Amino acid sequence: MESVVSIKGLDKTYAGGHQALKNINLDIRPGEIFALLGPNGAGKTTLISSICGIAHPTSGEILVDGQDIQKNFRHTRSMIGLVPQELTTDAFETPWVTVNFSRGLFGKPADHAYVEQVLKDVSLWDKRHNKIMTLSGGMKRRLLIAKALAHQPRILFLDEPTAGVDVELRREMWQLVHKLRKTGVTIILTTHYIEEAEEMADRIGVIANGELILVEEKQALMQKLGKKELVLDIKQPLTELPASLQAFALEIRSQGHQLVYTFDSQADRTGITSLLDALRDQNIVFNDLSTTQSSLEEIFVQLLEEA
Ligand SMILES: Nc1ncnc2c1ncn2[C@@H]1O[C@H](COP(=O)(O)OP(=O)(O)OP(=O)(O)O)[C@@H](O)[C@H]1O
Repeated sequence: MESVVSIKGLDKTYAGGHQALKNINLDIRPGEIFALLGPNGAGKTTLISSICGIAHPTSGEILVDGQDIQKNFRHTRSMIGLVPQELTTDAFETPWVTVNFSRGLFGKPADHAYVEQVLKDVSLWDKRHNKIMTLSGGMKRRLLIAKALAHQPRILFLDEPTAGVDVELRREMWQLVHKLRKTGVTIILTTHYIEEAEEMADRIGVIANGELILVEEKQALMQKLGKKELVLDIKQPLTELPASLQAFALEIRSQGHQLVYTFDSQADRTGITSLLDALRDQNIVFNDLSTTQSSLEEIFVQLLEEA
């Protein structure tokens, strides 16, 4: 399967000497939702800007639809829709006018039927003749997407699509992105919300300090995250583990008041039943037990520490 975006050995050093991207290699598959996850300043915007031809890489190669973005800028740029974080202009315009205008900027002939469809897709058709300044925050964000789709791009970049929006609006955006994917658009989004990557993406790339430290199928990543902890609050504190419990690799916490067992929740056998039997045999009584899921958050923090 040919990649829609192919990046090889990409480096970017800003004029001040800061190296924002270090040897990035990445292939984006047609029709996927790819989340680029990373903390502030990791290089996400620089990477997207480089693909869109806004930032100029120091070295490396970027192909969009098989074509070099520097040699065939007009073609590759026309394949891309970029959704910035905020709407900066057009307060007195209407969605209808501004989306038609955005289409014209790419030299595409007017197509009112298409623009109508886009405005319907983002649920702004009813508002098409209202001034943009009167739209809600969520509507403005959807309008940004409509503008980015105006010229029928095949790749849509969403830069922090839900930064600073409330939970309800975030869910609404996620639904919209899933809906757009069904139209065949490849979607690349940046986020520093792990939950967002988890909710939306087919694949997740983690970027830190300009390096792409991991690219993985979300499902595979989630499997790795299948690890859970069973925490037992025990009645009589333990200083060390009885020999019969050694096999369970238990951790003693809270000055001996807690035993923690790590297990794989996706496995056929978790070992919990045998552990509870072994505890009973040792007359170890517990008052409470709970399980916690290790989250993408924890993996993410761990990856960043290792990077
Ligand atoms: N025009 C510029 N000139 C110099 N340095 C820059 C410029 N733009 C970005 N940088 C630096 O490059 C690094 C990566 O910035 P970038 O905006 O790509 O990060 P980001 O991952 O998008 O962060 P955020 O999540 O905060 O948007 C940062 O250290 C930033 O300060």
